[in-house]
Amino acid sequence: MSLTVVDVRDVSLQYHGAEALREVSFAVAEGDYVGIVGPNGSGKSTLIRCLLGLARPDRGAIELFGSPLAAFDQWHRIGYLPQGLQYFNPHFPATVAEVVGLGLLAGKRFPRRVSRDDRGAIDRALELMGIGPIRDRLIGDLSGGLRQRTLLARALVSEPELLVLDEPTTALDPETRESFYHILRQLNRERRTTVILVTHDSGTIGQYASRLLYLDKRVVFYGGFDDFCGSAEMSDFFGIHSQHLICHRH
Ligand SMILES: Nc1ncnc2c1ncn2[C@@H]1O[C@H](COP(=O)(O)OP(=O)(O)OP(=O)(O)O)[C@@H](O)[C@H]1O
Repeated sequence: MSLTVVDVRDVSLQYHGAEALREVSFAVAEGDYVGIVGPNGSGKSTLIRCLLGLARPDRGAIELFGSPLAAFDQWHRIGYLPQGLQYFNPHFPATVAEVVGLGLLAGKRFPRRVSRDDRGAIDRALELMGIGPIRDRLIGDLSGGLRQRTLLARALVSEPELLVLDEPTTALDPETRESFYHILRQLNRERRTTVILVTHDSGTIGQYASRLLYLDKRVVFYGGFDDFCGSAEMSDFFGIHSQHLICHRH
């Protein structure tokens, strides 16, 4: 039986009285690739932040790798790419390799320093994302696509078992986006990295994800893409015409 990597039970959260999440429950097993979709303001980022202990639900329980969130301390098992991080101050004085190395610090105790032994891991992550040749360039000098690859390499450098990505493709052109999804799929298939991906690419997510979570403050749908295709929830979300196109492409 697969390990349950994420278990969310009845999570609700309000911001100053405004409901952001209502009784959200779902579980993610090892090796799953879950796409989270939903309209603007439907609570996707809030849910991700709750999962990672960055926002505190008013009610409900969350477990990571079988451990209650409050007791979980193995953060090196998780790679996180937050939304909107690609906008760096152009004068930020860190190279691509240094930014990637920051991803190793979560698993360390004081003093949090990148050691000589960590260099190999950094080299592997740079190579995987195809950014070895620009390792000494300043992050602020790069295009949005290269920055995003750098940040993904940072999320991957500790070889996490769970990768959580919040709208990672916003800054990418279609070609870079395609290769980005390709890398994710490879990691998922070859290393069995569990992926949770928040995306507005709802039309294409079915090509990549094994499961789909459609959120609108509450869970509207959670299951395989094949079950989503043709469901009433899908017609509501996309309309009949787009639904036909998406399912056909899938
Ligand atoms: N820190 C906060 N304080 C107050 N309200 C917030 C905060 N963060 C989010 N919200 C509100 O909570 C709701 C859900 O926001 P959230 O960012 O989780 O949605 P989302 O589905 O990720 O949206 P988008 O697709 O636009 O990124 C929105 O109404 C938002 O304005």
